[in-house]
Amino acid sequence: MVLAKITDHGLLTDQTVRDRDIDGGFCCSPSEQAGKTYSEELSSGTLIPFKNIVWVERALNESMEITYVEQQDSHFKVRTIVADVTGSQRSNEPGSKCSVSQLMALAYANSEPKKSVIVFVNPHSGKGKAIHLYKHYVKPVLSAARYHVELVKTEYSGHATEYMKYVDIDKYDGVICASGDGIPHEVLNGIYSREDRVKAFQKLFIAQTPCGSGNAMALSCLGTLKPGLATLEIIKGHTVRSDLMLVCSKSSSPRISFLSQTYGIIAEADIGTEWMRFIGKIRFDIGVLINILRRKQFPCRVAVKRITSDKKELSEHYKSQYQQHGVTKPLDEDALKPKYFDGQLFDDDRLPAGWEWLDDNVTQNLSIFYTGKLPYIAKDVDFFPAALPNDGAIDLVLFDGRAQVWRSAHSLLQLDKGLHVWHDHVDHLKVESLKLVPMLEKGRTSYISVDGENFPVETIQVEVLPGVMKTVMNDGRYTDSGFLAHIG
Ligand SMILES: Nc1ncnc2c1ncn2[C@@H]1O[C@H](COP(=O)(O)OP(=O)(O)OP(=O)(O)O)[C@@H](O)[C@H]1O
Repeated sequence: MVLAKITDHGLLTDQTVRDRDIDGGFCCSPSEQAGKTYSEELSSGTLIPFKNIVWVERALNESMEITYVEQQDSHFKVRTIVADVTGSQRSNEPGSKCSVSQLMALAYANSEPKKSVIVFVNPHSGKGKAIHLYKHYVKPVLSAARYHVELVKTEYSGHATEYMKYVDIDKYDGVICASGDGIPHEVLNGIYSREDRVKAFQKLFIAQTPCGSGNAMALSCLGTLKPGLATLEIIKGHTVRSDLMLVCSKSSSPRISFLSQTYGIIAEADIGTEWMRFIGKIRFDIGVLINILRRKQFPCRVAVKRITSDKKELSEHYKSQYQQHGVTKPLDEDALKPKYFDGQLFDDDRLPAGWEWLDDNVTQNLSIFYTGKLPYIAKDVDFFPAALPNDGAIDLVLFDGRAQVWRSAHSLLQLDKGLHVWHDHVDHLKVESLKLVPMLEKGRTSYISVDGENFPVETIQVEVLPGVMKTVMNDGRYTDSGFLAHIG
C-alpha cells in the first residue's frame, strides 16, 4: 500500500509499503490483470503526473487502485499501485480522503475517459513493425485506460477506406491508426464517401499512433514518434477540429488530403525512388540531393485564391490566428463540398473571382511545389512552420529552380528549424484554394503525390475544407514549429 497525496502537479507518493507491477508492464485488459505481481517498490516522493494516470478504481478499505504510465526517456511501462490518497485544496479539504471520481476528474481534465475506438493496424507499416509496436506499446495503454477496442488489421490497400465507408459509427467515438500516414488518408476518404459523412466527421476523432515510416500526423499533433506516448496523448489530449483539403481532378473523384500535395523534386524523391526502398529512409535525402545538383525544374502554372501576399502578411496572419480557439460551428454538407469543382475543373482562361495566376517566371522554373496542412512532414522536417490547424488556409511553398545550387542546398539544410521559408528563392503563401497545371515537356515522366501516395500527373484543384476533421492535439495546438519565436 502506498500513501499518496494530491498536489498541484500530480500524485505525490509519501510512504511505500508495496506496489504492484502488472505483468512486466505490458498486459493490461482488466481480465489479464490476474497475473499481477507484488514485487517492485515505489520510492517515496515519486510524482505521478495526473496526465499519466489512465484509470482509477476502488480497492479494499477505502484505498484506490491507480493505473498509470511510467515514462522516462526510452523507458515505458504501465503500472498499477494500490494507494491511500489524501486530497489537497485542489480536490477537497487538506488531509481528507480523495475519492475515485475526484482523482479521475484530475486525470481526465481535458478529455473523456473510457472511449470506444476502431484501431487500424497496417501489418506492412514501418517495414512490418506495426503489429509489434501495437502489441507492446499501444494496446497496453488502451487496455489500462479501459478503452473498448475494435481491432482491424488491414488486409489490402484500401481496406481502411472500405471499412470506414460502411461501419456503424454509432458504436464508436474515434479511430486510431497504428500505422504511417497512409491509413489516416484512407480513413478520411472512407468517411468522406459515406452518405452520413457530416455526422461521421462530427462524431469520430481520427488520430495516429506512429507505427509507420511516415508519421507526420503524430509528429505534428502529438509531438512524438513513440507509439506508447502518442497513445497516452490521444487519450489525454484536447480534441481539435482541424482543416482538411479536397483535391479535385479530371480522372479521379474528389480526394480528401490531410497532409500535402507535392510536385517536383520532393515528389520525385518520394515516389520516384520507391525502387530504392531497400536502402531505407536515406533514399529520400539522396533523391532530393541528386535533383538539386542537377538543377531539375518542373514547369507548371499555379493559380491561387490567396489569403496572404508576402512573408510580412504571413507573419501577421500567423500571429493573429495562433491564439484562436478554433472551430465551434457545427458542420454541414456545404462545408464538405468543393466550391470550384462541379464535376469539372474550371476553365483556365476564366479564373473565378478572387483568383490569380502566380508569376510565370517562377512557376515555369519551379523546383518544388508543396502544399501542406501540418508543420512536420517527418522528423526534423519542419516544412510548413506556419501551418495552423484551423486557420482556413492551405500553406503553399514554392522553390524557384533558378536559385544557385548552394542557395537551394543551404535552404534545404534549414528544414529542421523551418528556416528555409525565409530564403528569397522560397515563396510561402497562405491560400484558400489553388490550381496546379503541370506543363512537362512531351514524353517526360514525373510525379504528383497526395499525402505521400502516388497521384496521376494532371491538373489538380485543391480547396480547404475548414474545421472538418476532429483530431487530438497535446495542448490543443500543433507541435511547436518555432515560427512564432522566429517572427517575435
Ligand atoms: N495488408 C496490406 N497490404 C498491402 N498494402 C497495405 C495493406 N494494408 C494497408 N496497405 C497500404 O499500405 C500503405 C502504406 O501504409 P502506411 O502509411 O500505414 O505505412 P508506411 O510504412 O508509413 O508506408 P510508406 O512506407 O508507404 O510511407 C497504405 O496507403 C495502405 O493503402
